[in-house]
Amino acid sequence: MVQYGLLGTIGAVALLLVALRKFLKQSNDECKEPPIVRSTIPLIGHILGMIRYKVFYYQMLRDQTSAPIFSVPVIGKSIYVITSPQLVSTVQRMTKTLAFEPIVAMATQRVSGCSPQGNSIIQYNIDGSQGDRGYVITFFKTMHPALAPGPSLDAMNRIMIQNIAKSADALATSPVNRLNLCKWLRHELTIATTYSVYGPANPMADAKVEDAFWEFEGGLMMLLVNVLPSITARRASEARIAVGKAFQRYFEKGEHLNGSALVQARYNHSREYGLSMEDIGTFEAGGCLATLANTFPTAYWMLAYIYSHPDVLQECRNEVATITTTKPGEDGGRLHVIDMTTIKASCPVITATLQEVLRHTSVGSTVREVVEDTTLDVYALKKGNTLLTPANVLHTDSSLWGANTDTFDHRRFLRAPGKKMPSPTAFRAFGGGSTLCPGRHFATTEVLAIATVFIARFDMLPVGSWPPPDRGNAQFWTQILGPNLDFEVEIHERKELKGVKDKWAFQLSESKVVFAMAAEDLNEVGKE
Ligand code: HEM
Repeated sequence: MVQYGLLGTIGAVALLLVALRKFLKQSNDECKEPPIVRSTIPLIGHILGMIRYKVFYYQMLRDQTSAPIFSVPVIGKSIYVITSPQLVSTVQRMTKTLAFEPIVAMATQRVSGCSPQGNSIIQYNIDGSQGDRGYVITFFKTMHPALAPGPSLDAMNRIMIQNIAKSADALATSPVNRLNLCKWLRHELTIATTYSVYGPANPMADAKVEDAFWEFEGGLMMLLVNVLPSITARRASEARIAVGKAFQRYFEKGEHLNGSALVQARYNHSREYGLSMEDIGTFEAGGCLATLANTFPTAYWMLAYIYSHPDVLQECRNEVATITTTKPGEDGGRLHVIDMTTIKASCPVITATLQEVLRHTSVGSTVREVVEDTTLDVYALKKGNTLLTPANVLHTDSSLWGANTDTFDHRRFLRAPGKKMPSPTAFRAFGGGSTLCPGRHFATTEVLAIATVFIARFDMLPVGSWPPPDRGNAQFWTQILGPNLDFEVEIHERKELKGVKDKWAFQLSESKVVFAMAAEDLNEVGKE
């Protein structure tokens, strides 16, 4: 009996499996390629659109379709563009078939200009077919512990904040009141960030190395295009060599041992895979791009938005006043102390303003390669094509953000009882899923620190008027719209502080307070 019962069960299961296979096959057959958005100019129309409008071109195409994903044909290939947060979440789970590793390996080689041996180390096992070891596969994961809230991040934050405080003191006592805001921020944040990462022997403290780094960054497009880079990107290639050599000397002297847990993790990872010291040096020039390229533009836009809206400035000042402790100081003056930890926890208007700034100025895209024919929801994606999630496409969708999506509303992200908040996956400033930016806690602390120092201590007016964001300054490799590098401001210590012998101290008690900058952070908020 038992035997017959078992056979019956097996038969029923077999029939079910056949039916299921038939159903799945049918569902697959019903899958269609994402709808194609065509250009009015055949063949090269989309390429011209991308060159002219950069990432904003996808926004223009999005407005021609209501599909959650669409296809842009470009010379024998397709670029699939995601427009829906629901599909973003699915893509984030499909890390094997919609892969990041081949893209990183290609970009790392072109950006770093490493040796052929270095390149073969990077290329090893990028498809994961040899197991879960491979330079690219493990590289970003090694950095995560150093950048997660905890003692290593606190150590970096403290050095960064002390450097920002020094910059503010120098600004307050400077006889020059007119300055180029972008270049000032770029230099001061480069110094603050790199001391916190590299320690006392920071190679970027040498002005020649810092200048070379920004020269290299400015020529990145031609390095990525990679057509005769020694001719088409000569100055950027030379600058990269200079930065790489400075880092090589730094590592050869063992100076990283006095640096952060982050630089040590990066160095140990490269040694473990057998990279030469020369390649480690040149890789670090590339590593600085992630660390430096997006923070100063964010800080610029934050200050520009706050200072061009006097009502927002006043609201932010009121919040800073609530977290400032004042006590008697030297020479009859006062000492004002601000603990940066309290900004994330107790200044909702300032943090909401930062989120709105990031929403408006994000121009980055998450890029994936379709490594095998893949079904995404009801869409069939073909192997060899590229999948893009441009942040600006999601950040400007009125079905996600409301009719006032184009308006800068510094209170948009403020929570209030009964208020409907936007979907967290629609906010892509720091990416998401397996490539979520691990530097977001450091970067947000840094931007909030510089903004708070300004709000607390300085009045600032534009020379002329505040320049509007220029879409032409979006670069393919950065996440944040570049500011105008030639713009000047008049800056003074606040009238009420003038002539007073007050001093300011900025400190950080601990960074465990997680401020939700990505959907993934929501689980961490309020854990402690
Ligand atoms: C406001 C400043 C910053 C913004 C807007 C930003 C944004 C992003 C975004 C959108 C990604 C994901 C890219 C993708 O999906 O392909 C990313 C990745 C990354 N970011 Fe940031 N970032 C910032 C600052 C930083 C800082 C300061 C660091 C380091 C200290 C950093 C380290 C990284 C790294 C290592 C990755 C690669 C992660 C991976 O692929 O696993 N970022 N960032």
